[in-house]
Amino acid sequence: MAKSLNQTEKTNGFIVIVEDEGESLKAMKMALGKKGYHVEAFSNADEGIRFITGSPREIDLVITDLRMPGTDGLTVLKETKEANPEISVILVTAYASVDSAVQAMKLGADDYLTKPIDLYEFRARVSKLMTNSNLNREVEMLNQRLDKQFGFDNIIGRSQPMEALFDKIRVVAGTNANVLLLGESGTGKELIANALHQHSQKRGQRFLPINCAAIPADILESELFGHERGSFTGAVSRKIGKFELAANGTIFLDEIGDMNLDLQAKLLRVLENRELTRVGGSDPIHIHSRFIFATNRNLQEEVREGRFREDLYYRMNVVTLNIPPLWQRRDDIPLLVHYFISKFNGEHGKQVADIDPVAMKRLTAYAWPGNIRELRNVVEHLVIFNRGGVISEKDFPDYLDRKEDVPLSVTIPVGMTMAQLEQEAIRQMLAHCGGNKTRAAELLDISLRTLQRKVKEMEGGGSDAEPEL
Ligand SMILES: Nc1ncnc2c1ncn2[C@@H]1O[C@H](COP(=O)(O)OP(=O)(O)OP(=O)(O)O)[C@@H](O)[C@H]1O
Repeated sequence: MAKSLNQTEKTNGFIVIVEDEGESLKAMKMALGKKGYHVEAFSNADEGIRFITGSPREIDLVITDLRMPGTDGLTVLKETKEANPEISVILVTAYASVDSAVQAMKLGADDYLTKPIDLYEFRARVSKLMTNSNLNREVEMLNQRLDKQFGFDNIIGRSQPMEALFDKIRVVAGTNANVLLLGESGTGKELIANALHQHSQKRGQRFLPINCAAIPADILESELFGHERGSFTGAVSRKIGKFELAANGTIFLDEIGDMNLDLQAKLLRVLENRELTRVGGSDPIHIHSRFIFATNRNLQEEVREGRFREDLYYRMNVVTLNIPPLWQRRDDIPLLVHYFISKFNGEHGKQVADIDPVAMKRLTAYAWPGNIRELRNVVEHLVIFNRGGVISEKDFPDYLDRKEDVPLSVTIPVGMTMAQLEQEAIRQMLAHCGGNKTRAAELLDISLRTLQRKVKEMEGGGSDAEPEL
């Protein structure tokens, strides 16, 4: 039967019980199952510990018997708190001994119960801890969202390409359509994915970003789909995958161009059927997630080269948003610089009041190959080391001068002609060299006169420069 853990987890919660006495284990499991909790039960402490430490972020509460043959309940408590101190733990003791109760509390147990268990009392104590746990989780999610600065207000940009992008985001956000974000590294793809989630019907549910390039290919599948115990060597316990965890929320698959072909086929099936099976499992699990994909690769080229599945590309490419690189929206640079000065003043307790015009001009002319991430880091540096309250050129980090080390990137929009491409290369190289034509010509490997002539043509002055020697 199809299951959706996220639904049960959202309303009631996820509880693990470790108890060697079969009858007692059965009674507790039934009592909690009836209340709609998702319960995993273990009669062996070592197996319980393996499960808990395998999925420490998903579990809300662990209930463990204190005395068990072999590994005891205090070890379960210790391992649980080490794996995730947020998990509440109830210790169940055979007799009310002050000593064991004191020891349990000292070790961080949140509550303890004595046998024989009064099921009414048991459910009441569990319910109290679960309410706290859900509250904590909500506060944590809220804080995470605030930290991550969701919302359009925090996507700074008033340039024409950004205004056009905002218009599209407004239209797309309210729908449940999957979205593909294309743009260079550091252009704000994750920020925009957050904003799309925050303005969608899924807000209030999980937003789960996953960087496909950061997770080794051989474990990415089980990270995304989860796995059943024993499905492969090392799968010592069941693991709930990210797709299942955000079954009702938004999944942001960053660097999708780095996913291998095998996994691409599996992802396509998820998108088509809206269901998945854990690795080594057979039960289909329905998911209702919205997918946002992002990449800085040219996916059409990846398809041509056979590295990316064409059918998956078309499936993802229904709504595509192109995020312009910073050099294409230089008008936004002063705005971003002021925004980051004020942000980092706050974060570092500084009082930088302004930046002088020469320094601003240089920041505006720079190529920013690392886009907004790079600009943000530079401004943070400038704010931290500033003394007089006004940023000037002398405060610049050295590497801003070592421009030759920094690769330039030219994006070629469809429809750009060869002549326009050449002009863009010249414009960028000049900006990169702070307007120094001799240096720019050197780096472009053309004569200074050719460069001068081309610049004049670009400025609309015709090619009346001196002939090239
Ligand atoms: N328009 C913007 N306004 C304010 N801050 C921005 C903007 N765009 C990006 N940033 C900031 O720049 C940094 C990089 O952005 P983000 O991580 O979203 O980029 P990305 O395109 O997802 O990068 P990558 O492809 O490397 O994952 C973040 O700190 C983000 O908050």
